[in-house]
Amino acid sequence: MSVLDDIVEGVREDLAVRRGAVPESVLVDAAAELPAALDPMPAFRAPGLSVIAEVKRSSPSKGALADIPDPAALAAAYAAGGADAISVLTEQRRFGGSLDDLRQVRAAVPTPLLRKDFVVTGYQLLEARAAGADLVLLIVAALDDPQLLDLHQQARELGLTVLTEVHDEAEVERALAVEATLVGVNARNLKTLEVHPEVFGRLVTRLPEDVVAVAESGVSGPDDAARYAAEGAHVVLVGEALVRDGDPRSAVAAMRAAAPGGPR
Ligand SMILES: O=P(O)(O)OC[C@@H](O)[C@@H](O)c1c[nH]c2ccccc12
Repeated sequence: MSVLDDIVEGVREDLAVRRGAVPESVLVDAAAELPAALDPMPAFRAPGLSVIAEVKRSSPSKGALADIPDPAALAAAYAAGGADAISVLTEQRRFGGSLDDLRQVRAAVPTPLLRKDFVVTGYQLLEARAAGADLVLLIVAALDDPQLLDLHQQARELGLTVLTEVHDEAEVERALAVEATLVGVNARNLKTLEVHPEVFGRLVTRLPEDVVAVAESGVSGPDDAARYAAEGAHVVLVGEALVRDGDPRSAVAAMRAAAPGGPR
């Protein structure tokens, strides 16, 4: 069993518990009372390199990264540094996150928020929207084509922007087949956990002009951000380097400033 299969199995178990506790109708009602989801795309398309800054306590590859006792305070620092969106990892077992982290961050910042998790059912999209998320991640490697299409449609109906994650050529084709407009190239292979920084440059050439390209994983500082921007990234998604930095506000600002001219 791959690491990804193993993670998804745990996610399904935890999901079954939440489903038992919170009926879908409660989430629908909660979502209906919120203001509409924010659209991050104009900021991502604007000149200059955008940053999605991630709240991430641990990971299957690196173990514990940072305690993050106050996710809202970290998110506020990211926002002050100019983050164009904030990613909150809500997966519990391997990444140490929760929907409660997402709710706390939502209460603290007006920035577009990404629920970063292993989404396999529409219930998780409703959870995301009800907790105040504006974007959701869909990982192509974790879904079959009907699921990918169905979840894209459900997310759009909720007003959520989908970040569609790919790691190879075949996954790019599958993402484009569902008309993905925001595509994340994860340098980390979720089946082996190895990082391959060259994958972004290889896959970005396959994305049409109007698709916004996000470089994910392994960005350790402004130099990596600048390299991805030169290869065509509109956005970099950064976790570890920011949660380990004692000054996350400046760290975000430095990454945004790494490529003032933006992509291509
Ligand atoms: O901490 P890093 O190397 O900056 O990586 C961030 C992000 O790309 C990574 O957390 C990630 C990318 N895709 C994912 C899917 C699930 C969980 C986590 C991820």
